[in-house]
Amino acid sequence: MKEMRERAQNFTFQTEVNRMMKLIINSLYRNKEIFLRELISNGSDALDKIRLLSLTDREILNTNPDLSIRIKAEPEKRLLHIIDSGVGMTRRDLVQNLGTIAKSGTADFLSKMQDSDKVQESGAQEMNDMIGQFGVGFYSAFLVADRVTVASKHNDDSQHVWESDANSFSVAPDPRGDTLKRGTHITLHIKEEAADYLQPDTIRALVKKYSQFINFPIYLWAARTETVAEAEPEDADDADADDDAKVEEAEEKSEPKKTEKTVWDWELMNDNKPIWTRKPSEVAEDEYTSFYKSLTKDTAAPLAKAHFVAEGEVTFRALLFVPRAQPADSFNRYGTKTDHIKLYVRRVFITDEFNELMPNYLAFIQGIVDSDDLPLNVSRETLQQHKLIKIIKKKLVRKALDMLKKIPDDEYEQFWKEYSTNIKLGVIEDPSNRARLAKLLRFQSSRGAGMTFLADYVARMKPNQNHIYYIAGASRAEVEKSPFAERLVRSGYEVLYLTEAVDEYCLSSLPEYEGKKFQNIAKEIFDLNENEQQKERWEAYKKEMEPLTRWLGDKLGAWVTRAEVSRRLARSPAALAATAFGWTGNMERLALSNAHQKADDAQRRHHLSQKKLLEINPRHPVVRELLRRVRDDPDDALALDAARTLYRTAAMRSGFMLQEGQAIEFAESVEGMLQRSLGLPPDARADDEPEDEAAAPDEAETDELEADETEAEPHEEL
Ligand SMILES: Nc1ncnc2c1ncn2[C@@H]1O[C@H](COP(=O)(O)OP(=O)(O)OP(=O)(O)O)[C@@H](O)[C@H]1O
Repeated sequence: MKEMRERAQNFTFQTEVNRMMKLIINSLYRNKEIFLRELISNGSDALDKIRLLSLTDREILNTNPDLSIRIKAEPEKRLLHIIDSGVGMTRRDLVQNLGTIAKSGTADFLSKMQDSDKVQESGAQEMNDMIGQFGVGFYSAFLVADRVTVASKHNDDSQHVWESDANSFSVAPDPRGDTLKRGTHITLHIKEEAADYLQPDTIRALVKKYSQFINFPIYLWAARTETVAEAEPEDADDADADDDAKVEEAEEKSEPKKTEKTVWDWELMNDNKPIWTRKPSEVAEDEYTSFYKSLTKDTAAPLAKAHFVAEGEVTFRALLFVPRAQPADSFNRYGTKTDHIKLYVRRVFITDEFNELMPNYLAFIQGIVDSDDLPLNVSRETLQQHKLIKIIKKKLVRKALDMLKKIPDDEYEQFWKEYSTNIKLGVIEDPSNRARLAKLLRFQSSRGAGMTFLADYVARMKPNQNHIYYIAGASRAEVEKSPFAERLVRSGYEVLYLTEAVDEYCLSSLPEYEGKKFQNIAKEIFDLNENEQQKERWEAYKKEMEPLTRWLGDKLGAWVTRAEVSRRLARSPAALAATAFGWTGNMERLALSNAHQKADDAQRRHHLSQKKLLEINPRHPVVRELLRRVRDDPDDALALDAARTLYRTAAMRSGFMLQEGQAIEFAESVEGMLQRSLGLPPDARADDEPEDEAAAPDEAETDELEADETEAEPHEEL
C-alpha cells in the first residue's frame, strides 16, 4: 500500500476542469496577465488559512514561521516561481484541489459561458469582467505556461510534486525531500510568447496593479546595484604622522574609491499594512478605488464608500463600498444569506462566509470589518453567537445607511436604478431602521416627470394637508388616470405614484414620515381637508343621492359593503375603494400574480373575498339618470343592468380584476347594451348554422385531434 503511494501516479482532469481551461484559454487570451493575481491570491488564501489555524494551535507555525509570498524569475530557463509559506497541500489535496473544480456554481457558470452565442454577443471586455469577477483561479496558470509544476508541503504529509501540461497531471513524492518546510512552490514553464512575464519590471507592475493590498509581504528576487567603497590598505606609519597629515588623510578617506556591485536580494513589492488600518485622512481616493477593485475584481470604481472606526461597546474598523451595479440575478438569490463582508480579527482574516454582518437587503455592500474585541481563538459557529457580532451588525447597518444617504444627487440616480428594490425591502424587513431607510425612498409623483424624496414631498405639502397621498398601479399611465387621484390632483394636491410591484407593500409598512401619515387614496379612509362649504355641499349630495346609494347597496350587496357619495371623483361616474384593511386593486393583482404564493392560501382567500366600497360621483350624468330611474321605479330592469355594469367598470377603473364568472357576465351585459344602442331587439341571437355545414367542422375537428395524436408519438420517443 505504502509503495503504491510512493510511486508517481497519473490522472486525468475532471471534465469541468477541461471545460474551464478551454474557456480560460479562449476568452482570456488578451488578458493573460491575471494569472499572477490569481496565483498570488491563492498563496494569500493559504497564508490566511495557516494563520487562522495558528490562533488555536501556536505550534503549527513552527515548521516555517515566515509568512510571505516570494516570486523568482529565471528568464534564461523561462521559469517563473511563486512560493508561499501557507498551509500547503497534502498529496490528497493536490489530486483533489488541482484536478477538480469543487466550487458550487462553477457548472452553471461554465454552461452560461459556453453558450457560444452569448459569448459572441457580449463584448470581449464584458466577458473578461464576468470571468474575472468569478475568479478563474489556479488554472489561469496555463494562460502563460505550457507546463506547471507544483511542489507542496503540508504539516500532515511529506512534500509532493504535482505536474501537468494541461492535458493530464501526475503526482509523485518530491525526490528532493521536504525542502519547503511548509507551503507551496509553483513553477511555471513560461511559453515563448509570454516571456515578458519574466521581466522584473513587468512583475512589479502587475503586483502593483492587482496585488498591492495583499496582507502578506510579496517579495521579488531582484538585483540592485550597490555602490561600495573599496577598503583602504592599513598605513603602518599612521601613528607618527603629524596633525596636518592626519587632516589630509581624513579628507582622502572621505572620498574612498567606489565600485558598483550587483546585489541579489528579496525586494518587498507591496505595502502590506492593511488600508483600513490607516487613517481615512491619509488614504487617497484612488487608493480606495484600487483597493475596492482588488477586493471585488470589479472594473468600475465604487459608487460610494465609508471608512470608519467604531468605538464604544465594541471597537472595530470597517471599510464599506457600494458597487456601481449589482449582478442581474441578485434577487433570485435574495435571502440566501450571502453578504460580501470579510471579517478580520486584529488584522487576521477570519472568513468571508460569515454572512451575519449585513441584513439581506444590504447584502450588496462589499467591504471588510476588522475588530480588536472579538476572540481570535473560537470557531466560526461560536463567533456567530457572540454578542458583539450583533452590536457590530447594528453599527454597520447604521453606517451603511449613512453612506447611502450621502451619495450625491448626480450619483443617486444610478444608485436608485440598481438598488431601489433593496431599500424598499429594507423598509419592510427592518423596522428598527425604517425611518432611516424612508429617507432614501424616491417615488414618481403627480408633480412632474421626475422622482421625489419624501422629504421634498413633505416640504411641498399644502398648509392644510395632513397626509402624504399615494396611489399604486402597474404603470404611471394607469395611476395618472385613476379615478381616486382625479380631484386631489385637480385641487393642487401632490400624489405619489407607486409603480413598482414592491412599492405598495413598502409604504403600507411605513406608518409615517416626519410625523405625516400616509394615505393610500385607493382606500376608504380619506381625509380631504375640506372646508365648511365643501362639507355642506357633500352633505346635501348625500341626502339627495340617498335613495340611489341605498338601492345600490341592496342590489349589489353581494359585492359591495355599501355605496357612498364620493368626495374625490371629478370625471369618473364611480370608483371602487378598498376598505381600510382590505387590499387595493394593485395589491390584489400582485397577490394573484405572485408565483411564490400558495394557490389556496387562507389569508389570500380572505382578502380576495373582502367586499369593497362603491363610491359614486353625484355630478355625473349616468349617476343622476340612475337616481331618477330608481326614484321612479326601484324595479327598473335597465337601471339594474346599468348599476351592475357601473360596478364592474368602476372595479376595472380602480385596478381590480373581475373575479371568476364576473368577466363573462360583464361581457354579456355590455353586449346586451350594444344591442340596445344599435336598436336591435334585446332577444336577438346569432343564427344557427345550417345542418349540413355544421357537420363538417365536427369531422374536421376529429381529424385534427387524430392528427394531433399521431404527431404526439415521435415527441414521446424524444
Ligand atoms: N498556493 C496554494 N496553497 C494551498 N492551496 C492551494 C494553493 N493554490 C490552490 N490551492 C488549493 O486549490 C484550490 C483550487 O484553487 P483555484 O484557484 O482553482 O480555486 P479557488 O482558489 O478555490 O477559487 P478562486 O480562485 O476563485 O478564489 C484552492 O481552493 C485551494 O484549496
